[in-house]
Amino acid sequence: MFYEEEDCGFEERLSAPEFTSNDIDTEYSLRPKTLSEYIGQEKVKENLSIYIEAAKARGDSLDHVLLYGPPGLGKTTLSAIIANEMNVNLRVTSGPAIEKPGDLAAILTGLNANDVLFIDEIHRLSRSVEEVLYPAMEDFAIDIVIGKGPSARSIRIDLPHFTLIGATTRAGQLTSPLRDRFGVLFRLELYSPKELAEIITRSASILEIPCEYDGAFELAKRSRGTPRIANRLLKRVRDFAQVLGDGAITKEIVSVALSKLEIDELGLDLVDRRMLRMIIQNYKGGPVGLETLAAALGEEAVTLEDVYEPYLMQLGFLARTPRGRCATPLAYAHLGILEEGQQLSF
Ligand SMILES: Nc1ncnc2c1ncn2[C@@H]1O[C@H](COP(=O)(O)OP(=O)(O)OP(=O)(O)O)[C@@H](O)[C@H]1O
Repeated sequence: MFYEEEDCGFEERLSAPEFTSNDIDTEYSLRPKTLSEYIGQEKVKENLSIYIEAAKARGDSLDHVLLYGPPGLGKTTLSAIIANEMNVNLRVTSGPAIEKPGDLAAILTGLNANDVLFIDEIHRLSRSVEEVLYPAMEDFAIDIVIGKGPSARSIRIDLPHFTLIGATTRAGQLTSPLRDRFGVLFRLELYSPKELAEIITRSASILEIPCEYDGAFELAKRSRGTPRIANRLLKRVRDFAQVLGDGAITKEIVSVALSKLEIDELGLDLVDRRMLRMIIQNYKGGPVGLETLAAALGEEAVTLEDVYEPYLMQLGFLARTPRGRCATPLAYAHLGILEEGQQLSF
């Protein structure tokens, strides 16, 4: 065996950025409702507030917006904020949930003027559904075919002006006709520890958990730049704080709790360390192709690409090269593994 750590099922990962059933109870209450409550993503907020103000002054809908970036960074939250700031309704759906063109037509014809339609995972829309979106986005109309065979005819139904907000983790997978119809494209970035500490402090106050700033910052450093993970870890650490301490989130409690949860001081868990170790020990540090690595780890290539890699790359532990993935000297140092030819110095 080349790695000493136990296998860790993906579903059990506390530090997975995707939504899980554990997030249900607090995800809604912790969502900021206005742009001013939304922490971080300063550039996005700055531009968005101008676009919103201008659209409101014109009495028109906001241009269609594409939000892209890794999971758990606040795409759904931001779309709800946009609807709230525009004083319109929000309708939420997702690419895989819209199976047939008729499903989308039913949603679109039910919208009121200037409403926001949020489609999560928009890259997963089928081609036939996507084709309904083109005229809807461009001309605020849909074409419906009535009848069959030679007597079939197409009629155009006008729609109210609306804003489509598409969210995706993979902007590259969007077809260009769809991508080109978005007037505004925003890339959401991983959050800095300082921003996450602010998010944790805010969440702790909503959940009425006493939280010292040092504790919030320590938790922030281990949350992989992702608010959803930060909020989830806060809830887990609260249990440790109640049982092992006086209920307050302190730096010491965070360290004890996260070492028990096997999340290290940079937020890496067993799966991340296993991936790096595999590149280093099985493939001499790389390059190794994504598909090969995914097969060796028993994960989907897209999961590695969307979920694990962004944070490892942000830490500078992983490099994507044209020939495959490479572990960097920083990764060797973090795992305490010597690079080939490197000597121990005493
Ligand atoms: N900028 C922020 N400020 C405060 N809290 C935030 C921020 N961004 C996200 N959150 C919190 O993180 C949680 C996850 O956010 P959200 O569901 O919007 O992420 P997402 O990017 O839509 O994720 P998904 O990948 O599931 O689409 C929410 O509960 C929200 O409270």
